[in-house]
Amino acid sequence: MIRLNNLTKKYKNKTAVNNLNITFTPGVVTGFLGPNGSGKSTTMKMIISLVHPTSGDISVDDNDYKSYKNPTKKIGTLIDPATIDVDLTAKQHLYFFSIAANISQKRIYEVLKMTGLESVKDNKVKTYSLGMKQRLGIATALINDPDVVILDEPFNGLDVDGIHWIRRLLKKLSSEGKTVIVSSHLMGEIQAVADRVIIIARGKLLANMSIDELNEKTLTTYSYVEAENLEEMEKVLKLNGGNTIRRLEGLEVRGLDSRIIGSLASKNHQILYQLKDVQPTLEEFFIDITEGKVDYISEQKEI
Ligand SMILES: Nc1ncnc2c1ncn2[C@@H]1O[C@H](COP(=O)(O)OP(=O)(O)OP(=O)(O)O)[C@@H](O)[C@H]1O
Repeated sequence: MIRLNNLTKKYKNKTAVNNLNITFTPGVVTGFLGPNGSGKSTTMKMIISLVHPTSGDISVDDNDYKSYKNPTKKIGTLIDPATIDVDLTAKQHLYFFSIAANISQKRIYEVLKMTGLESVKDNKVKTYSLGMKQRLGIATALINDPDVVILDEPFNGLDVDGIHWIRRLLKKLSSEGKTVIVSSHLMGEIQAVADRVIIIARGKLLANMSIDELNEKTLTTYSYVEAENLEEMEKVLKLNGGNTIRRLEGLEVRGLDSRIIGSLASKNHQILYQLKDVQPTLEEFFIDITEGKVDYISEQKEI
């Protein structure tokens, strides 16, 4: 379990991470979403003490990460595959890592197999595609069979097979009770694999919800209403159990069927300019949140 408590990171005048309070729980794949530059990597680097917080703190299973004698057994990370020495082969790279962390040589073959790199293990990393480098980064993250797995943009460079493979892998890791955190700037990649979704933008937490809540919000149709007297129409809708959000010239309405909205307008002598059903796309939802139009921070249940 990883807890971020009022976590903030400032670089001179730039606030990269702004007062984050998040808990990442075991047995759960948490998708960490945000546009480029939103603070995902900085947060992940703070979890493994590569970057020091300006204020706030992080606990890893109730301890400071730096206090662990065998840190890669606690957290395995893929943060930047570009840090791998490209003149080494995959086997050599994993060998040096295993010696440094006192890991059995048998495990090198296990992770090579797990990541589909067995047949290219003796080729130099510089001959690898981006997707193969990602696989090697993931092999490195998993070599010490850590309790927590943090993967920063692992889908980058992977083909369709690679994306399916990584989804299965993440599900397997969480089913083993590991805490799995996976970042992406693409909602679709995360929705297919995460149990929980956290969205940040400009360093701030904007959404923290289960995938079921996310699906409910994005898969449920809502009504869009424009009326001559929008204020009055909003009052009528709210009085009758509708949830409304102001949009452009109108209202987004949930909890009331558009036929009911039409009849409520008629009964209350309201003139409607528009009334339509809207099916939001996932990307629209993401953009709405990250542009700060709506907040969806829901209560995070402790497991
Ligand atoms: N070492 C640094 N010095 C100064 N500013 C930094 C540094 N590292 C990150 N930043 C800034 O902090 C903000 C957050 O960056 P971060 O890399 O954490 O975002 P991100 O969500 O991971 O984005 P990306 O997906 O593009 O990597 C950005 O504005 C970035 O320019």
